[in-house]
Amino acid sequence: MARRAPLLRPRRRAALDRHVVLHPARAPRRAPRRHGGRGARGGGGVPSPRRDHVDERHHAAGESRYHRATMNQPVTMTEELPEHELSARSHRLPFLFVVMHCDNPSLGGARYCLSGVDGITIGRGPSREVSRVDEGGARTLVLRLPSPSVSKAHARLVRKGAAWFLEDLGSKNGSCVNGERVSRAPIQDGDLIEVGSVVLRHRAALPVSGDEALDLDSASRAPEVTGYMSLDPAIATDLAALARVARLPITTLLLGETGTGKEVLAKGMHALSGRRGPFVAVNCGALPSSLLESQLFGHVRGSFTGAQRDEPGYIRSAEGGTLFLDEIGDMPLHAQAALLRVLQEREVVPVGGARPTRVDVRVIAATNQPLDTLCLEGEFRTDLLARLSGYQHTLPPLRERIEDLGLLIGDLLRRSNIPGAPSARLSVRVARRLLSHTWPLNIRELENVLTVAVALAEGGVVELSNLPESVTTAPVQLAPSGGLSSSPGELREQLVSLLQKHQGNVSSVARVTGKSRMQIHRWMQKFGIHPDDFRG
Ligand SMILES: Nc1ncnc2c1ncn2[C@@H]1O[C@H](COP(=O)(O)OP(=O)(O)OP(=O)(O)O)[C@@H](O)[C@H]1O
Repeated sequence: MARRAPLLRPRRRAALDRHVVLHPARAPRRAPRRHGGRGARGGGGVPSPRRDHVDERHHAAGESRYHRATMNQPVTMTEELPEHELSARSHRLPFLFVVMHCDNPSLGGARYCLSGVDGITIGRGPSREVSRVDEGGARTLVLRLPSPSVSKAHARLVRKGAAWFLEDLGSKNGSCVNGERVSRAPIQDGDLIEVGSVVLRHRAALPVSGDEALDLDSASRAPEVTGYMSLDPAIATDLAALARVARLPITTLLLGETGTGKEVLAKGMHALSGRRGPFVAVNCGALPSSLLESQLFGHVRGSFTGAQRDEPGYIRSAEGGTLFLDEIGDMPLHAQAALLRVLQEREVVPVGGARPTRVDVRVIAATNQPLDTLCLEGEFRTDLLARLSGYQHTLPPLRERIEDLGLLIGDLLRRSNIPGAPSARLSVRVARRLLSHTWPLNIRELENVLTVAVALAEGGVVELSNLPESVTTAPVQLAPSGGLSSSPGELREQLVSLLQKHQGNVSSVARVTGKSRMQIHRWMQKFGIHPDDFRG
């Protein structure tokens, strides 16, 4: 009897998003502070007694990392959690991402943790590197970027409480925030900052588990799972877990929209598994129904018209290796029953054969369909879903990991067959457009767009004219549906974007979304968003 694989679940991003709001139980009120001479904070909108404690919370997370004095405040959780879950995933930290070097996209990207950091100075250097220095009690992150478009002393980011401000230091090529040239400007969560032709992104509070390295440079770090890397801390944590699972003979189910990289990840898992046999990929949706069983399970000579010799079938072809069952949601019910037997018994009976053959195959299945809904509709076997779900991993859509765009572009250019692709350059306007596109077909769409654009640019700089209309004319959407998303990650992004647009006015956000103010407040609390962060 084959042993049943243990049912493991990864820490889900949605789950991380649920548990992150720590706030003082009794927040004493303090007078509103002024920033940049632009008026009192909190004026005109929802009063914000917790403002200064947001600052302390950010500090607190960072202090433990830097072994400095920690905030000594009582805290309550917004939701009850078991102790072990709290320690594993209960904090959010601010980050600065180097998203893209437009004059050398092959450099990929990097992320730097801003916890405990009071200021950032940005200037040109021989390579991308970061150091942290203490200057009179203030902790400064010194970021060097290898780009001729960046001046030696280009810009600095200064933290005032939880708010960040960008100041250009009289640079030659200037600094922009969300495409607009500025000399001094407040920075909000998700803002794109351009220093010369290097694009950075600020994220105010990303969930981290505590396991991952806080700074990460794609140029100096190998991916956890071969061929697939992310700078997003939560995704990176999930990938590290997947890398551990990859080494064990656990049946794995990969879920995600089309083009998110499920096959790339499956190949990466096979490479990590140490299994000597081949990686055999089968598109279950493309197998003709009449031949499906013989193609999967093999057949013996003469078992049907046209069966002129014994064939092992895909499952036995993967002996000692990995069988990747893509589009598993499209597998007909009768084949599902036979596959279930294979997974349970680890034996294959070829079509027309009498004796089962033992197989040693690690199965990874993938789908972009909601298998649980298919189960409810009777289209997919619940027992097969349970068998396949020894471990489940969900790949996020590209629009939810936009910080990774430069890393992916770098990877795709380095691997491209187009002459000159590894040294291709992008105009900053192209980078802005790529970063605001919603990528409905995910990395596959990015790969196609890039391949054509680089070919059209003929070794020069990729300009807007080299991008397809689908990218240059598509409206910039908050979510593909246009309304509020049901995905926690997307919903958070949408709320942040709306709060930015309405300068933290919760009533306005409630009005434009057709939701109650109470609901908007509930979501903000759940996602650790504070309206004050969006007021000028
Ligand atoms: N992490 C990555 N880095 C670079 N390229 C990637 C990455 N992930 C995917 N790609 C590229 O994107 C394309 C789509 O990837 P893949 O086929 O793995 O997606 P998928 O999720 O399996 O798609 P589908 O559901 O349509 O089968 C491929 O050409 C692949 O090379």
